[in-house]
Amino acid sequence: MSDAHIQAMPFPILIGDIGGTNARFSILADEHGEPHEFPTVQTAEFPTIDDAIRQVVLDGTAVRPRSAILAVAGPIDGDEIDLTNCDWVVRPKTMISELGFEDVLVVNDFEAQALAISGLPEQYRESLGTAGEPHVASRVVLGPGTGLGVAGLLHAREAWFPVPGEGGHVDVGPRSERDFEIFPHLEPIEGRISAEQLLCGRGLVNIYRAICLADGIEPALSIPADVTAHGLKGENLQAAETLSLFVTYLGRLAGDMALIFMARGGVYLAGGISQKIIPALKGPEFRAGFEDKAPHTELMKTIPTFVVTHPQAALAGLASFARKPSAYGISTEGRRWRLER
Ligand SMILES: Nc1ncnc2c1ncn2[C@@H]1O[C@H](COP(=O)(O)OP(=O)(O)OP(=O)(O)O)[C@@H](O)[C@H]1O
Repeated sequence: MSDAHIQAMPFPILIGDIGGTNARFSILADEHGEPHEFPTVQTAEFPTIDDAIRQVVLDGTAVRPRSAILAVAGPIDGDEIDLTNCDWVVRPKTMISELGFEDVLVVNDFEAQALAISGLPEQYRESLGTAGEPHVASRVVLGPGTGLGVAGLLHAREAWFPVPGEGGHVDVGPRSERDFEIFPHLEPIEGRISAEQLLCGRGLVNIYRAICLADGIEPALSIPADVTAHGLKGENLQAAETLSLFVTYLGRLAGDMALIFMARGGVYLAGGISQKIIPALKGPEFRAGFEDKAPHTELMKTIPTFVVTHPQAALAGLASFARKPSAYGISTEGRRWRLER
């Protein structure tokens, strides 16, 4: 069976989004119903993912899931999958032998975010700018959170193909006069500044510190949420400029990714931070940074941009895939385990 015609997984399907801090689970009983969601839990509260599945899901329902689709932060290489920023190890073979699953698929967390933007209902997105509705065409999702995830979503052969890459680690450089004052105060890693050093929780603090150093001011804030809170209220000049530069840099990177993927279908901002700074993203800087791509400024003006406001976007994306795998080009090689009868 080729990947283009992935064999459907048997229902009920357990769906899981396993982050560094939080784990979210739901069960999809069949193709047409809505997923049954379980309370979000912290990964640190359970010694293993199998314990979490037992206690949070299996002990809480009489439904016995036959399949599992799990999105994890970390490389999927082999039968023991270590998670980034968390002690859990995903062992699909053990899940099959001890938890009763017949079929287990493990995907990348940003692949799940890419799946989510394939059909995000209007109530779960907030428009940035006036470029209009998303077209059925290739898209991009960027997620500033603990790190900076980036994925493309290609539209071809009437299907969606997620492309989870490491786009958060591309180089970024100064552009405006103010950037040239601030960038010398950022700490390079092995000689360079990558997008993730600016566009994540830690990145907010890095930008804030560099602004303070450039202006000869003692930095007073060290927590990302404090920087955005002070910046949004406009009561601290450096925090307000941090937010303004953060959305400018995010706009520039979003524009670069849109160019790479020719994302006429739109660019979507996910991750934990985007939803919390919507008022700043709605200001002029984000779209200005996004559109400022001569000689393609006119093209950029036609590409819509959104914040994903769905509280469980990754789970929703995995559910869309579980319902209709034929609508997606997902490679299952080395990532799918089945009960050997
Ligand atoms: N109000 C806020 N403003 C700016 N940054 C924030 C705010 N609240 C949290 N953060 C930062 O967002 C980051 C967490 O992002 P996010 O919620 O996306 O986590 P995550 O990487 O997806 O992990 P998980 O999937 O385990 O939840 C942390 O760096 C945190 O400091």
